[in-house]
Parts: sequence; C-alpha cells; structure tokens
Amino acid sequence: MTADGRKTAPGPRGVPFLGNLPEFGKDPLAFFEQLRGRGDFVRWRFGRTNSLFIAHPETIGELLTEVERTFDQAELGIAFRTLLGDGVVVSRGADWRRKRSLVQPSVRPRQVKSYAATMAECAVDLAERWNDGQRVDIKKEMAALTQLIAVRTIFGVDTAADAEAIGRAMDVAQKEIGAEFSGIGAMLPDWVPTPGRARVKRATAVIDAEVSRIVARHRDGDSDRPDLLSRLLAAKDETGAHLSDKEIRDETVTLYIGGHETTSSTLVWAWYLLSRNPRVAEALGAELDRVLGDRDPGFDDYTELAYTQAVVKETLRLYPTVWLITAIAKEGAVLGGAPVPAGTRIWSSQWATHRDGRWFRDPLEFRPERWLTPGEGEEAEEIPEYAWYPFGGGPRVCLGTRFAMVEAVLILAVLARRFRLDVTAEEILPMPGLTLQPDREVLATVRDRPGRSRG
Ligand code: HEM
Repeated sequence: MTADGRKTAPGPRGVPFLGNLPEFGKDPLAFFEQLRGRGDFVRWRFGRTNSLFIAHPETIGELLTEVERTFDQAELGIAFRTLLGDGVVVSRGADWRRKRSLVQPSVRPRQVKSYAATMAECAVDLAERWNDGQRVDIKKEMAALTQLIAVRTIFGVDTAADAEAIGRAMDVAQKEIGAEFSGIGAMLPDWVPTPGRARVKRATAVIDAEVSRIVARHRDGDSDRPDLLSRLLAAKDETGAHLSDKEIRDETVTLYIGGHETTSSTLVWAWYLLSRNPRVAEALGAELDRVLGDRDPGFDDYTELAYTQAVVKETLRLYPTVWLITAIAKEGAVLGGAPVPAGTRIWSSQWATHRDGRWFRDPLEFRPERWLTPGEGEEAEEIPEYAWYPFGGGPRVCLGTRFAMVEAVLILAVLARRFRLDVTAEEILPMPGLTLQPDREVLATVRDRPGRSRG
C-alpha cells in the first residue's frame, strides 16, 4: 500500500537480470492475465526496468490522457523507425502535435466518406470471385483485400503493378517489424546489424522509390484526386508551409502500416467468431437483408448497420489487434492517486482488460448485443469508459478509428450478405506480435447464404 492508499501488488518473482522477461516472452497474453489476477496495480520487472502493470479502466484512462504530459510513449524499435521515418506515430512533443494536426484532416469522417466507395468496390470484386463450396485462406484473402484498399485510398494508384510493388515491399518490412517487436531483436541495441534489419532497409529503399514516383506523379497532375496523398499534399501548417516530400513519404507509409494489418486481422477474427457462433451470424445476415435487401452497401448505410458495427466492436474486444499499450513515467507522474517514480514503465493490455468479468458480463462470450440498446425487458450492460479501448484514447488515440470501423463494417456487409464462411479448424490461437494475429492459416469453405447466391 502506498502513502496515498493505492494498493500495489507484487508480481511474480523474477530471475536475476532478466526479471520477469522469460515469462513475458513465452506467453505475454497469459502473463498479463496472470498479473490482472493479482490486482489493478502490479509491480514487475521487464529485464532491469521497473514496471507497473495497470488493469483498471479508470487508471488506463488516466494514463492515456496523460501521454505527452507526464508520460512518454515508449520508443519503437529500430526496424519500425527505419520504415516509418519521422511519421506521426514515432514523433513526440511539438513535432508530433504539428504532424497530427496536418494528418488529421485527411482521415476526418467527411473524408472517410469519400474512401468508402473504394472500400465497398474492392469487397464486391472479391465477392464476385468467391463461389459456393470454394476453399479459401481467410487470412490471405483479408490481407490482400485490405492491402488493395490501403494502396488505393492512400496512394491513389489504380494500376495493379503499382499496387503490387508497394504491397510486396510493405509485406516484407511489416513481417520483419513484427518479428523484431515480439522477439529477441527488441532487446538488441540499434547498431547491431541483423539479417532482419537488413531486409527492412532493402524493403524501405523499394518503398521510398515507389512513393517518390507516385508523389511526383501527383504533383504533376490533378491535385483534386480523392486520395489521402492528395489531401496531405494540400495540407498547410499554421505558418502556411506544406509538408516536405520526406514528410509526405513518412506519413503515407505510417498510415499504411498503422491501418493495414490491424484491420485485416480484425476481419479474420470476425469471420472466425462468426463461424463459431451461428446465432450471431444469423442475426448479422438478418440485419443485412433488412437494411440492404439485394444491393451492396455504401457509406450512407453505415449508421443503419448497428448490428454489423457491434460485431466489429465485439471482435475488437475479444481479439484486440493492438493488444498492448506501454508508456514511461516522467517527473510528476501520478496514477490512482499515488506518484509513480520517473522512469517506471507502465503496461496496460487490451487483452487482459477486455476479458475482465468485472466490466463485461460473460466476458469470454461473443455477444455483439452487449453494444446495442437493450430491447424491452432486457438489462443494459454498463461498460465503463476505457474498459474497451482497442483504438487507445487521449491525445494519441488512433487517427484511423473511423476509417477502420467503416472499412471493416462495409467489407463484412458486402461479404456476409452473400456468404457464410465455415472455418475448418477447431481452435485458432492468437499470436501476439505487432498485432494479434491468428497463429496459422485460417482455412474456410465459402457457403452461399440461402436465397442470396449473387448480389
Ligand atoms: C482495427 C484497426 C485499428 C486498430 C485496432 C488501431 C489501433 C490503434 C491504437 C491502439 C493506437 C494508439 C497506440 C498508442 O497509444 O500507443 C493507434 C494509433 C494510430 N493509428 Fe490506428 N488502429 C487501427 C486502424 C488504423 C487505420 C486504418 C489507420 C490509418 C488510416 C490508423 C492510423 C493510426 C495512426 C496514424 C496512429 C498514431 C496516432 C498518434 O500517434 O498520434 N490506424 N491505432
């Protein structure tokens, strides 16, 4: 117990030098669940770093709203920084504020509306290629679909060759970043050359060349194109200055990396959960039939698709693709009414808090209804603020929240209106890397929904 009454529980006993790192490294999700079982504030050691795990929504809210003031975001690894340059995710302080305010207008709801048509079109193209009885690898299909949408909405490229060149290089870089994030690479000093870091450098060089070609084409041509890059080219800071070519490159790559795998993994988990919960799949189909009838959805249907939105929210609760947020305490940091020594690393995990029975009734059940206004005679589930925070919160809340929600809802609406996907595997486990990914390919059989074989 601290002087101010905050109860801090001791974590599991660690080993010399490494602290609790071996248990954390072996299974971080189970480790955080174990810490949550010990209390809302738990001390542990990440190597030599004194760490504090927090599990209570109120404290998570305090942390998120204080980032950029009494807490600093933890530094991202070298592979990340090589690829993202000085983009908004990597920067801090005044530099971060400037960048965030320059990028934000390009992902406002009004702009997302203009990307929605591309999202739906790409999903319809995929639907046209699927047939009853076909076997598909959902992980591959969703990754290819969200990649195409990202390349088109961010860079505005229409040719398959351009989309493929960028996509391939991004895939290589993203894989290495994920490997470094979850592996021993995270512990190595920046100057240590590893084969993975060399691969990131090579992929980054390809991306740089592609992006600079695309930027030059945009500068020469029509400035009124409906893509994110055009909006960034038009953006001005408070002094009237435009973003430099290097800044444009860093922000477009950041938006791509921030948005691609997070959204595609969310969709894979949604299909997996729908396949295991036929009652929910049926309720989803019923909403799509009622709202859309025989047509494909557009942006204007988003608000009406309340159950589809709830399916996405509930998927993000059980499988939060960003599963960990960590920050470092600065002088004057306070959590739960008690001071936190400067340098302490704070850890919170969406995985642990989203599955806490104190905030969610039957926490392991996939029940989208918990997000809807209850019907007659049903009791509303009171979900505290920050008990669900898949997009973070506070000043650094995800810039792509609206983009991601609209994209996931439209893709599900296009595909689930026509098909059911029967996932073959009994149980698929989450693998925590940069995002929470299924631990293997997710094979499924496509089944036409009765009476809905073609749109
Ligand atoms: C389901 C999909 C997504 C999830 C779960 C997600 C989650 C998050 C989270 C948790 C953060 C805050 C991280 C922190 O505080 O440490 C974040 C930041 C960010 N996200 Fe997303 N995101 C998603 C989709 C997107 C999309 C589609 C875009 C771009 C179009 C995007 C762009 C960003 C950017 C630029 C930031 C950094 C904001 C800043 O540092 O000020 N995200 N995201």
